[in-house]
Amino acid sequence: MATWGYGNDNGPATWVKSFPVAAGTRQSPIDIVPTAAKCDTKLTENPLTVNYSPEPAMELCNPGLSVKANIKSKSVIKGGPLEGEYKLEQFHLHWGSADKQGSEHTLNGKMFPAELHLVHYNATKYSSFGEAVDKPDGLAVFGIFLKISDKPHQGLKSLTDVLSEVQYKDKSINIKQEYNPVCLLPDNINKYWTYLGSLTTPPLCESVTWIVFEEPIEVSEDQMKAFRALCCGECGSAPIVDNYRPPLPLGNRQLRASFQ
Ligand SMILES: NS(=O)(=O)/N=C1/NCCS1
Ligand SMILES: [Zn+2]
Repeated sequence: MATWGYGNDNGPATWVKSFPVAAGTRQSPIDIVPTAAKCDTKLTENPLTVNYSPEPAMELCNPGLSVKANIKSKSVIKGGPLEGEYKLEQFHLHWGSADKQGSEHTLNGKMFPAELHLVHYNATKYSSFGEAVDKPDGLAVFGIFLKISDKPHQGLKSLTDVLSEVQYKDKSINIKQEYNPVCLLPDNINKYWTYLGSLTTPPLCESVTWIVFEEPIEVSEDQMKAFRALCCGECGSAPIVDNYRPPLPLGNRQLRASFQ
């Protein structure tokens, strides 16, 4: 079975062959049109709460189509659109070959150079990510847009400074310094859009409550170049770039906003 990817022969348009849910009614990402979002005060009555903990030796790996950090500590979120407590499992990114593209969600049709995903599972109802991954209320993913600035993002710098050590597929290292993923969040986490969607990579399970923050985090061009130097395979293989799925129709779904 050909493995899925982002090329012409195995990219997003081909995924439906092996993963029919790709043609489902709650797929992600979507184009976020703020004027079409319904401001829902219930989201602010029960504010989104983040309780992340430091990771003593966070594992950073190159699974071949992104770069991923696996979380072991108890880092949890609740509130906002969520019922129960969701536990951080991992985070990873999607990025472009150039600054004009790279994000999965778009904002009024505009792509950002990259998008950071912090993936949580419903630890109140399920005992593991694997059990939660295909349940309609199983997952909650933070989507954070990255934009270019002349200063590097300090929180991401601990990672971008060592990406060369996970340049090739299946390489992994431990970030020695204690690392608290809270450093990756934008300053204002009270302004977000939320909707019911899916994983944006196979198996594309329709199990994600998406929370996409309005405020991007700012990274430097050098940090973007570090992501673009990661390789899909061993030495000499193609760079990991344009690992994003284009937006799918919102359909009958309601996009809600936590702000006016
Ligand atoms: N990009 S994403 O976060 O929606 N997709 C995932 N697939 C497996 C774990 S997270
Ligand atoms: Zn993702």
